[in-house]
Amino acid sequence: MQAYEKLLMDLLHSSLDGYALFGSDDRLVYANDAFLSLMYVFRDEVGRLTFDAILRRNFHEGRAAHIGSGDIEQFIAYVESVRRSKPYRLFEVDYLDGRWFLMSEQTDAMGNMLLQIKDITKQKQSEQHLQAALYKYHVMALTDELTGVANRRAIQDSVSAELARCSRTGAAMTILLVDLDHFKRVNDTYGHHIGDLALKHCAEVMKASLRPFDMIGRLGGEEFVVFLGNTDSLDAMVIAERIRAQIQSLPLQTPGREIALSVSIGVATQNNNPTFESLYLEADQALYEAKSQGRNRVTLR
Ligand SMILES: Nc1nc2c(ncn2[C@@H]2O[C@H](COP(=O)(O)OP(=O)(O)OP(=O)(O)O)[C@@H](O)[C@H]2O)c(=O)[nH]1
Repeated sequence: MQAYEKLLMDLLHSSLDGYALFGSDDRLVYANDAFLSLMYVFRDEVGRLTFDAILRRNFHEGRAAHIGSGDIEQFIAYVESVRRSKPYRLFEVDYLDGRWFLMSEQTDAMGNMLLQIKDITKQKQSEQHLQAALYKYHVMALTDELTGVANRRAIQDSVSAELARCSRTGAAMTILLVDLDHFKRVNDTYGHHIGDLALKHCAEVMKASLRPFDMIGRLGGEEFVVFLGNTDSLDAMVIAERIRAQIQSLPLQTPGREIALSVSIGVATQNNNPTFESLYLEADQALYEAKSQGRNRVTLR
């Protein structure tokens, strides 16, 4: 053997990445120390164990790869169907102990296979942290910070998308514009902090009064919009009245006192309202009527 070939073999043998050679009968014929350790194989088993046998033993010992289905024979059947299906395969494997590995299989024309295993746990963890952070920022960008309901932009986009869908399918949809009555008084009498609690409380009561597929958003200040898909104005009036009655009957509980709250609600359906803005304006006119007729009521335009 040439000197550089011996050097290469020495480096391969002591590499931190796992390297193994499987014969065309899938028997392990060479493994470096890292591979033995990562696949839980003893040195004197090299030459005897097949890849299937290694997988099966690790599964029964509760170590190495995480097998989602929990069915080792089904997993081995899958592995056999993809192994050697291409000259080169690259895939990620997660271990039961939380580590992640990038594995490559390189197969020659005779079916001999070089398997390489690289620990990518650190990269995977930073990828997962990044994804979690992206998800968090995505949610934050669409959420009203105080009440946790959708913010103006999110509800506006959802309503616009639903309006487009309804105009294609002819389905009914309705929005409710819900505005706390005399909210300035709550702030002036009890302070801004209690005002904030009142807004949160109303959002909670509304959420509890809605169906899972309804949406609620805060447009700003003390104004909320509720989006009711597949709902005509008659059904929407029933839901709006339920919200109004619930808020009236569930005062805000603060230490030492109960604070009575009420809302006025303007209702508008999508008939002749092709955009969020036109639907909103109609609901706003209905809300204005509810306010001028004495508040704590529901009005349909
Ligand atoms: N606590 C709190 N108050 C807010 C917030 N946003 C807006 N407000 C207050 O909400 C109040 C709204 O007052 P108005 O628009 O006069 O309405 P109102 O007193 O509810 O009267 P009507 O709507 O006519 O019944 C103002 O005092 C705002 O300062 C908020 O995030 N938190």
